[in-house]
Amino acid sequence: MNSTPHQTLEHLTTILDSVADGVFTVDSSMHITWFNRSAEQITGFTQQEALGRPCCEIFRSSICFSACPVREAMASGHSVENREIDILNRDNREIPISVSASVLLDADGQPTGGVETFRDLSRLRALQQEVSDKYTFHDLVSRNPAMRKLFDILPDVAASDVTTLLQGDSGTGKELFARALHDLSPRGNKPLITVNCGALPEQLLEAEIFGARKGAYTGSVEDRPGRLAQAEGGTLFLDEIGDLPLSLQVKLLRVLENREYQPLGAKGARRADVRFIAATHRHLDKMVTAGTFRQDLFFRLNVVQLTIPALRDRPEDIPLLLDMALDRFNMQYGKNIRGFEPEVLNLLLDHPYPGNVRELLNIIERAAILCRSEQITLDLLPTSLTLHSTVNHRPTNNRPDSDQLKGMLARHAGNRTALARELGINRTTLWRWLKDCDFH
Ligand SMILES: Nc1ncnc2c1ncn2[C@@H]1O[C@H](COP(=O)(O)OP(=O)(O)OP(=O)(O)O)[C@@H](O)[C@H]1O
Repeated sequence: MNSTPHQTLEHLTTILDSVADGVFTVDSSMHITWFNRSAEQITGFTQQEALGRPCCEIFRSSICFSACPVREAMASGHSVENREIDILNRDNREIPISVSASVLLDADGQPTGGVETFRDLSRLRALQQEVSDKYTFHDLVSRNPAMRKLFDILPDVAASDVTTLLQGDSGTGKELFARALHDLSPRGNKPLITVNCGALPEQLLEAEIFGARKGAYTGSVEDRPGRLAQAEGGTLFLDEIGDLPLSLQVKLLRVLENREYQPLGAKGARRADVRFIAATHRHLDKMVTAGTFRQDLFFRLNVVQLTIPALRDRPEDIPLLLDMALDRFNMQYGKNIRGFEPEVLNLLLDHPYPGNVRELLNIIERAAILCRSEQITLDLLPTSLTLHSTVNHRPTNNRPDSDQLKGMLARHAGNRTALARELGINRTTLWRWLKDCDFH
């Protein structure tokens, strides 16, 4: 028996009312003609209130008049998918939603209006926020145990005013650590001044750090305050301390020991009330043995040493950093990139990042600038990455199941490097496999 149009409509209403997504339709003048139960729940407006009203009065989103997805779908004839926007609900509360929109056609293929489906992202956003708050410490993102230990001791180290040496490969975040140490210290409201000890020739570097009287060296036409003077009351961050020439190492030692220094060409000594933080990617102890770094200075600097692990040793941070990078560059470049193609994500998760976090950020920044869709695709990655990737090509059907993996790990007494070697995969891939079976 054929159903009547009335029965069909009732059937359709029942179906649409049972879906978790909000669904509404509009006619060609953007007035609401259909509004399902989830749409009522998400927006707070009842169907009665919504029907017949212009949809911008019910949705009140930031893009209603500039980039309405329904209008866009009606104008182009193409669907708009998963665009993330904020709407104001009936109580004027901002609700993040993901919307998709399509054009509605009549039997002759003529547009008669549009349909929009939308999903409430509040819970997802709250969870994301929770995760990001949990793993963020003064702009530093990490879930790696060694890094978390550093975050734990940072407030005490900061409070102590003690000279601190930050050791770690280039791009691991030494400067961010220095900033966190300064901000958390009692000197936090005074200046944090940075000197890059590898950036200048010896004499200029001396003037840069200690200052110089007019005429102290060729081209110095007026008195010049050094970075030490600028940092008075605050913190001096000596970046790339391993590059400091031996002659300046003596001068720096004097400041560290007596809090006194002499600007270039000046007669008397000046006093410095400054906290020192130094950073290097070099192994200063080896330089001491080689005679290129003074042992006494090394001891003075090394009162507290914080060693920041390379990114390849904390693969669990890569997904967090990728998320952070997307948020940062979406905001910076006004983009709406939601994620990565699966192949791209695999590549990014498996890349060894010799340039550490800086390299990761550079890769994502470049891709974000070039990206014209909502996903980062393979063509947006630098070819050096796609050509020389260490992505593991082990067929997935050779992948052990969760119990096998746990058994193998136990056999290696928890040594992941040894297990990765046995499996012929790199540590990042192993980390992902273990994560897939909830084994961290
Ligand atoms: N854990 C982290 N969380 C978030 N951002 C990070 C983290 N580590 C580093 N970054 C970012 O990576 C970039 C490089 O970090 P930073 O300049 O602090 O590294 P560095 O170790 O001082 O490098 P270099 O030795 O080359 O001076 C910066 O943009 C920084 O904000």
